[in-house]
Amino acid sequence: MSVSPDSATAVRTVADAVSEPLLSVRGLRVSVADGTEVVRGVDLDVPRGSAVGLVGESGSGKTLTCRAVLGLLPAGVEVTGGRISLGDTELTALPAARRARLRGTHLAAVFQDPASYLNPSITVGAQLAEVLRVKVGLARRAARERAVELLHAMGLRRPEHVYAQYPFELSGGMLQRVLIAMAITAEPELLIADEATTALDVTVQAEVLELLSELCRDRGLTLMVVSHDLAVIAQLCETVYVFRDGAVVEEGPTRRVLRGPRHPYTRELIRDHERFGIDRVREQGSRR
Ligand SMILES: Nc1ncnc2c1ncn2[C@@H]1O[C@H](COP(=O)(O)OP(=O)(O)OP(=O)(O)O)[C@@H](O)[C@H]1O
Repeated sequence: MSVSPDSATAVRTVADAVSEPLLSVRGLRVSVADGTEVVRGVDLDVPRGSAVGLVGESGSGKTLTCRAVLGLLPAGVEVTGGRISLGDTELTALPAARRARLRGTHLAAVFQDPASYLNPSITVGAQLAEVLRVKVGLARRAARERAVELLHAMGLRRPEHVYAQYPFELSGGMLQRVLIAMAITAEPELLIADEATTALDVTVQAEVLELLSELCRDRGLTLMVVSHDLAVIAQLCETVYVFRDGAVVEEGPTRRVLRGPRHPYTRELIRDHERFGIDRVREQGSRR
């Protein structure tokens, strides 16, 4: 069969679009108020529809890298170099107001302590419906219906009942599911999960990780996952970046990195996990 030049071009264009990373970070540098550089030239790619993990010791720059992507750095902390692109949009070149509009609609995040992101005196359903009104533009009644649907889709049983509950009435795992629902209301392309399951007990953590995995698989959501726990990264991510002291010391397919770490620090990290049951980590890694 012959392929006309036009269709060949079309095929190339589609293939290029698929293979281009959704998120591309190049030479990212972040400095804190006293001028100390805490992210020192990070490069990373997150392919569309994939899950990429950032792992490394406390203070290695994982969170500030994510916050730089979100455009949500703490006061006094700033990007001092590099480029961050989401698809064709160079985020680092956008004014703050445009970046704020992209949060929720194009990229979103969930963090460790879900309760602190909710208003304790408003029911979780009303807060979710509010996000649907503001970010998606739904009318009051449609927002309520969609909120209940989303709570159900997040694996919450009796979603109408959950809708009417206050944050203090829900467990940590349930609250994190509500926060994930809020994060994906406007169908962002990229979801950043920064230690999102760290505070949960092991069984609930596994269930929330499964939910994130399903969202990736069924809705084509792209995930960037930060965790100090290799087992979490191994369960979710095809690719892992190992951070140390503000830089990436190793990257690669999770399975390869776990089975054949090349950098001494990665080997040390895996040895540390050994004390907590590396079999759990390796077993997960073998599925990726
Ligand atoms: N608001 C801030 N002001 C000053 N220094 C900060 C601030 N936030 C983070 N840092 C410093 O920047 C460095 C990187 O922090 P970051 O939170 O990105 O690390 P991390 O790898 O996510 O660690 P953790 O797992 O503990 O969250 C650390 O040395 C930290 O102390």
